[in-house]
This record gives sequence, C-alpha cells and structure tokens, in this order.
Amino acid sequence: GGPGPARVFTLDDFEIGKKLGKGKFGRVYCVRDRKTGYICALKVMDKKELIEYKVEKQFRREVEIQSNLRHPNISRLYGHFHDEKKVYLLIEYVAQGELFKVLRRKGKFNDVRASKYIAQMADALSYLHKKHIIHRDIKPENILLGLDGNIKISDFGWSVHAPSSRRTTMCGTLDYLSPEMVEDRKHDYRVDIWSLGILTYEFLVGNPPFEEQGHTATYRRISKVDLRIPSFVSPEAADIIKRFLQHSPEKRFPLEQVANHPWIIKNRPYWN
Ligand SMILES: COc1ccc(C(=O)Nc2ccccc2)cc1NC(=O)CCSCc1cnc2[nH]ccc2c1
Repeated sequence: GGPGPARVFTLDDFEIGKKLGKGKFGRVYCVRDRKTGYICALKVMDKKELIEYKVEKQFRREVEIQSNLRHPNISRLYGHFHDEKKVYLLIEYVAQGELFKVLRRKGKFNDVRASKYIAQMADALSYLHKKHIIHRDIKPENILLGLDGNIKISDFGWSVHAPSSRRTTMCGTLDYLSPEMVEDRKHDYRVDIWSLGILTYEFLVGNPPFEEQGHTATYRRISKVDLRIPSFVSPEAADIIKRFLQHSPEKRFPLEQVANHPWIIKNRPYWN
C-alpha cells in the first residue's frame, strides 16, 4: 500500500538547505525532512502577495489538481501548509536542476538526447491532456533534469525568474506561443503540441525557430509558420518538427503517435 495519510507539516519539520531559485511569488529552498531524512524543494510564498496578485483561487485550484498528478516525467507536489504570514509548497526535489542551463551550456542536444526528452515530454503531456489539463507553458525553463537523466515538467508558471538568469530576449515566452494564442483566438490542448515542436527545434538547433528581436517580428513569423530548419538537422527530426508545427491545430501530430515516429524508433536503442 502507498504512504499513510498525508502528514500535517510545519516549518520546524525541516532543515533548510541552499536556495534553489527565486520566483515572482516566492523563493525555493532545498530542505530535508527531519523525520524521514527525505530531501524536497520548499517553495515559500507570502500570503499577502498571493492576495495582492489575486492568485489565491488559482493557487487552491492548482494545488488540488497537482496533488493528484502521478507521472514519472511530472514533478510531484507532495503537500502544502501555511503559518500566519506564509504559504509553503512541498515539491519534489529534482537533482540536476534546470534543463535550460544544460541546453545553454551544451549549445544544442544531439538526436539521441533530444529524442529521449521529447518522447518523455509527449508522454507527460498526453497524461495531462487525458486529465483535461493544458500545460500552456512548455519551455526549457519549466523542465527539470532528474538524477537518472530523465526529465520532469514542473510548474514554473507562477514564478517569473529574474530576467538575467533567463533568455536574452525579455519576451522569451512569446517564442513558444502557438498562432491561435498570439492571434488571441480560442485554443485547446493542441497548443501544447505546437510548443513541443518549438522545444524539439530549440533542443536540436539551440534557439527557438521564430526568435526575432521584436515582438511583432516574432509574431509575424509564428503566424506565417515561417520555419527554416538548418541542413544539419536530421531528416527524421525535421519531419517530426514539421508535423508538430502545423498552423492548423487539427493537423498537428497526435502525441500518442510520437513513440512510433522514425526519429524516436531510430534513437531509442541509444537512450541510457
Ligand atoms: C509541482 O511543482 C509546482 C507546483 C506548484 C507551483 C506553484 O508555484 N504554484 C502556484 C503558486 C502561486 C499561485 C498559483 C500557483 C510550483 C511548482 N514548481 C516549481 O515552481 C518548480 C520549481 S521548485 C522545484 C524544484 C525542484 N528541484 C530543483 N532542482 C533545482 C531547482 C529545483 C526546483
């Protein structure tokens, strides 16, 4: 059987370790549960900030949804507690940290590494879509790398990191928006398939496909799907990128078919 009833935590249950990150709504620390020795990430947020930014309802809804998610490539929300001034989120600690930093350090990933991550992302997104959850914010900054080399999507949606430690363009987020989102039309779960195409391209090339200096130029290239795939990208990878980056959501490659695409089949034997 699984773990017992959720414990009621207080801050005293933890030894506070190093700071892992700083978000808009709070700071994240690496902590150890004194009772079990378990290492977790603790996100600390001011109640008054959540009220000021009017995100309490969103917070409760997200915590409710996330507490029920169980997938190897989605980082766990173990629990939450509060005291007089603050709210605390107990989140799975993912040892190798932000995939964004690995990508920037390496410049770009080869087909073996990129195909492993994209297959895991497709599996995680398919799981979320079956639960009628659209992630809507797929980008390297929201992906963590576990000790075993597998990825974990985490919810940075509410933590806007200081610009310095993030992309050069202030509007990194625009790069991942689908045509229907930039054109403010109705959108559904297939925006995540579009973003997965942007992510595949960025993993293999080192920058997102429609990146431009200004918002308007990026917007125009997204709307036109002005996609230029460099010749060093393998034919199988170029094929799956084109299947993801279809202007019309109906034409986008279904996530369930990713595992059987030649790019995945060809590289799977080399995943460690
Ligand atoms: C399941 O995860 C989450 C669930 C909820 C929220 C959240 O903030 N919800 C919210 C807040 C306010 C209003 C509405 C909703 C955040 C996360 N997750 C993260 O923020 C990822 C970084 S913390 C984890 C973590 C682990 N392992 C690491 N290794 C290196 C860095 C690092 C960082």
